[in-house]
Amino acid sequence: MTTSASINLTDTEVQDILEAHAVLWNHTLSYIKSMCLKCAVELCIPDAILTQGMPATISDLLSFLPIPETKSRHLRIMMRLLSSIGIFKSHISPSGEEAYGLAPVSQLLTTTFPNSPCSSPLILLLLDHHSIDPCHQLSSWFRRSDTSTTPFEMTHGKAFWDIMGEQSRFNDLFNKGMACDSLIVGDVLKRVGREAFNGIGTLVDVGGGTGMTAAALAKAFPGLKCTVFDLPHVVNSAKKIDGIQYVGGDMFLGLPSADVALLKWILHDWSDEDCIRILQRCKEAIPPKEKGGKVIVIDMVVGVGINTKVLMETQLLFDLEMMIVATGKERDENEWRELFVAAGFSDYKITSSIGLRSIIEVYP
Ligand SMILES: C[S@@+](CC[C@H](N)C(=O)[O-])C[C@H]1O[C@@H](n2cnc3c(N)ncnc32)[C@H](O)[C@@H]1O
Ligand SMILES: O=c1cc(-c2ccc(O)cc2)oc2c(O)c(O)ccc12
Repeated sequence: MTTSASINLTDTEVQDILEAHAVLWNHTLSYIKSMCLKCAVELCIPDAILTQGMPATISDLLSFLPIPETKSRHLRIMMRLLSSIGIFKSHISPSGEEAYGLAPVSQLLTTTFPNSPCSSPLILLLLDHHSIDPCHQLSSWFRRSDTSTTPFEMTHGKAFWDIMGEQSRFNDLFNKGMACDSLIVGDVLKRVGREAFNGIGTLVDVGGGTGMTAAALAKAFPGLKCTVFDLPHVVNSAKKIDGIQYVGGDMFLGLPSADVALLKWILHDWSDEDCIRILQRCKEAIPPKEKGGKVIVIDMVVGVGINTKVLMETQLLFDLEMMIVATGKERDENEWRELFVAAGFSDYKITSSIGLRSIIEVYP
């Protein structure tokens, strides 16, 4: 047997091994970053800092939060970690104490920061035990040949759409997560989606959830009449928004007619066969291209609009998240084109990108 003691390593090789060791530990323990982020959201630390109006020391935070004095050292350790990864900004207070302020990332976690929709519900969904538990099943899942059962289904016994129909807490968590994304995207669409959305008479938001995207679009594009179409349990439990029509049903069976069918964050949840069926139902619901008919898809186009390492890594992480919870996938432009052609559409245009996602106009 060879032991490390019997290998003659150079100083550089030893340094390389030690660095690799640290990198390995870093990756192994990285889940703690996500869990501390969840903890900070659950404890409402970003709101406490916002209320204080300036960077908060650990004693300031303890006076705002339901955390006993005995945990002050522990809170400092967590705040140091979260500041080191850019969630908070660390400062030195006038009295020489460490203090923590909001960074652009934690501004997104406050409930009242001006012009900044709160992303906390999406974080609580992504880090809920329903989402984390299936990650422990990944290697067992890889050993199975069937691809129709997701790690989520292996863990919970049902697909996540079915669990949501049965568990109102998880349904609520999911719908709130989606709604907060709609607020952010709705705001962005006002700016970058003008070309795609201007002049549309009627729009059906297929799988439109609780109607936040429809409401944001109706506000941004006056004259646009929106219908939200989603599963009956989603529509029935949605708080209705004035001016938005709600229809419950199954998008695989048929859709209400409109000039435009919107599919935001829908197709990446489904297999190619299912996507073709959904797109065919959309084609039946809209008029021909000459009369303004089109489908607008908002989803990732892998590789498009990606110009930083963080965006690239986040696209890959989302692809895995979709693999874990659903039977879908993120697609590149060729894969999108093949779907549109197979569903009988004649042309498409990728007009702009919204962070990780793009707007694709698809013409009958
Ligand atoms: C990932 S969410 C996207 C929600 C919304 N479009 C958004 O971007 O925030 C997918 C939506 O599709 C809906 N959905 C799933 N299966 C459906 C079906 N068979 N018919 C209609 N809607 C469905 C879900 O209830 C959910 O609201
Ligand atoms: O951002 C998400 C998150 C989910 C999700 C996460 C964890 C679960 O246990 C279930 C679902 O699902 C999403 C989704 O289906 C989608 O189309 C877009 C975003 C997300």
